[in-house]
Amino acid sequence: MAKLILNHVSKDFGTGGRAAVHALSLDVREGGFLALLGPSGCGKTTVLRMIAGFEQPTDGSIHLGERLLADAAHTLPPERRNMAMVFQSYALWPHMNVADNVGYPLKVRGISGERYRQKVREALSTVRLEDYAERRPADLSGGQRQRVALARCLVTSPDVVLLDEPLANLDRHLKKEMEETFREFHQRSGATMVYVTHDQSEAMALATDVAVMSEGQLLQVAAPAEIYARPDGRLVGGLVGQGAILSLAIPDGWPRSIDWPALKAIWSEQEEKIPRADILVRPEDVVADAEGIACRVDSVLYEGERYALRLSLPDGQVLRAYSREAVKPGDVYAVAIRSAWRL
Ligand SMILES: Nc1ncnc2c1ncn2[C@@H]1O[C@H](COP(=O)(O)OP(=O)(O)OP(=O)(O)O)[C@@H](O)[C@H]1O
Repeated sequence: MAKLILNHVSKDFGTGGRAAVHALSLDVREGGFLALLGPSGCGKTTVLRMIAGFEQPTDGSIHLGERLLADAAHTLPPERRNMAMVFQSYALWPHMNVADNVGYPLKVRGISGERYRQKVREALSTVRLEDYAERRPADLSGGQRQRVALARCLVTSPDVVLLDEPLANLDRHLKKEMEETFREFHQRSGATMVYVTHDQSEAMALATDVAVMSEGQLLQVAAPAEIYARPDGRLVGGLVGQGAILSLAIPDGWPRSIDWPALKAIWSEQEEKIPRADILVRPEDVVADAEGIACRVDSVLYEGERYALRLSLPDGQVLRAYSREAVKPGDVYAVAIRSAWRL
């Protein structure tokens, strides 16, 4: 196994307008789990298809360790890349049982006999489906089918596993269960994984690294906790996690991380001539404080374990907060902002 390297990769489908992917550079470390996150149409699937070999870059190059997989002049066909791809639709053969579905890629490679049976057993055990070997896909739940698809991609010991929104068709409960399966699958297989999703909570829960894309470009790559705490720019701040983005006059030279005493001072000295900056405030950092800024409650959503509040600051800007106590729209709710982040 080796590091997967994308070096200034672009893809222009020649349809006019901007390229689907533009000068994207990214390293996925060996054994890493990278989530490609971004809104619909930002180019995630195109990146994945270029890594797999289904699309050729129009510029830049893709390498696996020392090996060149593709550039604008050359491309190694998908079957010679030792990668496996899992799709949203599980693409299982309905007429084959689970074991035959899982073993199919081995048959294609001419592997048979005891070696074949052992590899199928191992792959089924990795996804905990040993007892389902004889079943047909139609007799399985959605989550079990997805696990068969995972076992099938694992059976050939791929260097890289590519996953294109594999949980998009599952309900919320099953999604959580499958997130656990994916994490375990990653740990047990040791494969390098690239996972495409537009669901930020999925990306944060699963990946060791999150890459955020917008309009064909890469905006930031970092570990989930890092990208949550220190997003770079308004787009990443808006895409990752919950929160409100405030526009405040911040004097030059202020640190990016702003605590409550500093924020209180900034709030009371909003001067016209100081340029404004975007400040991200997470709802968990907004706490009730009688000495704080008096906001008005706009709306309240009961979420079971807490209330999610939409608040208006005195200047009309919106803030989000959580409360354990019930409050009503129209109430005055004074808050302190424990910490904020300049985007
Ligand atoms: N084969 C193609 N021919 C022409 N344009 C394409 C082709 N494939 C993708 N595109 C365009 O490239 C852009 C990126 O598409 P892509 O499917 O990579 O986005 P995405 O982020 O995966 O979106 P989604 O989350 O909706 O799947 C889009 O504008 C899309 O219309």
